[in-house]
Amino acid sequence: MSEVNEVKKIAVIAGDGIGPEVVAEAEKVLKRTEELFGHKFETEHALFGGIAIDERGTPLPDDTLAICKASDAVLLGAVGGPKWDNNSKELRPETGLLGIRKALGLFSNIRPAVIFDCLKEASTLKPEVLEGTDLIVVRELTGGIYFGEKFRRETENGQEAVDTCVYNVSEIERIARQAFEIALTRSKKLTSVDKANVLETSRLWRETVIRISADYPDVELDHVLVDNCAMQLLRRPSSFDVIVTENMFGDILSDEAAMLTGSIGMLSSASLGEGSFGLYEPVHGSAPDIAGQGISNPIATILSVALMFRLTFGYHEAAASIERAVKNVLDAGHRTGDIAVDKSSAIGTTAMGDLIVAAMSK
Ligand SMILES: NC(=O)c1ccc[n+]([C@@H]2O[C@H](COP(=O)([O-])OP(=O)(O)OC[C@H]3O[C@@H](n4cnc5c(N)ncnc54)[C@H](O)[C@@H]3O)[C@@H](O)[C@H]2O)c1
Ligand SMILES: CC(C)[C@H](C(=O)O)[C@@H](O)C(=O)O
Ligand SMILES: [Mg+2]
Repeated sequence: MSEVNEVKKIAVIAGDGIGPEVVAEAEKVLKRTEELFGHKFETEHALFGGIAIDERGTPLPDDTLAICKASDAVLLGAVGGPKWDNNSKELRPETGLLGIRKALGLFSNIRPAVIFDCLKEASTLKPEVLEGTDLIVVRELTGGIYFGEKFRRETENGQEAVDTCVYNVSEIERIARQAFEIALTRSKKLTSVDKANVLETSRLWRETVIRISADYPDVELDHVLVDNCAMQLLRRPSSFDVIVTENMFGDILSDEAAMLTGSIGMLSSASLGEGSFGLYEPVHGSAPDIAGQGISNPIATILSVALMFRLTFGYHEAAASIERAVKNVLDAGHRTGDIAVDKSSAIGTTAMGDLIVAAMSK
């Protein structure tokens, strides 16, 4: 357990689009935590993504990676946007994102879909369908089709593009173990999602998860094909607790799960490796359509700070304080546009951040 007065180093990467807006609110939460709980944070800002391409000619400058490696945790906003969409592969912000995950060994991406009762009205699902829903997507983050060989080639039928999906046993084992461990701390139910009726990587995935399950006899394991899972998430979301799945399926299913909470602006995430180090970021992207307007929802990023406190620092009281503050502010009826039923009463990013900071207590 961490000492209260130990200084924790946090690399802060605002990124592009709404990234800087939402990260600024999360930094206010860090400051308030210092005042309330006596924890000490040393933050260092680093360039990453599109802004790093513009200023340094690469999405992931060496010094940014060095700052992250010298830190206890990373707080990230979001990267990307239309300005860089036509860049070459090496000069896309997304390449930097995949690069930082790989370089930091962050193979496990935890994405909790937390349903706040008062936001059920903002969800596209009926409240009775959402009843009892509380799930976590555990997404494998450094393998699969994202990282397999990719190239283009000329054929007699014109250009052909190839993306390869590769998984080895140890990559599947380590994410499976993480997911079983998480399931043990919750309702001891794990759903492994794959496409084992078609994909060889999914067959290896399923075989491996079944083999690892022998070490976790208390966890009830089931297997759901990804297409069915996408449907069941909307039909009976409360039947899921922990979902473990490969990289791309996890990317897609977690955005879908976001809509159970009311908005992608509510979904936090933790990316972890073997140790306590973690990268914490909202699940959403840089939202170019609303960037610069001050209307983005900072809650996903603020809840990512709570995850950082719990999973990397062991600051459970401070994490609970953030989660309580978010709940109280929402219960009091405050909404950013994405979660507001009456859009005319929506408040902005800064106002939401300020309300949450003001609601934090010991
Ligand atoms: N981790 C990341 O940095 C990350 C994640 C996803 C997408 N991206 C990148 O972001 C860019 C935009 O991608 P996209 O439009 O497909 O996805 P997005 O998540 O940025 O936006 C999707 C929709 O959700 C809304 N939205 C997202 N976050 C919100 C918030 N906090 N508050 C209110 N509304 C919010 C947006 O306005 C948009 O309508 C792309 O370049 C993409 O590659 C980055
Ligand atoms: C931007 C993109 C590379 C990224 C991913 O697919 O992992 C994003 O969608 C996410 O969910 O963090
Ligand atoms: Mg995504």
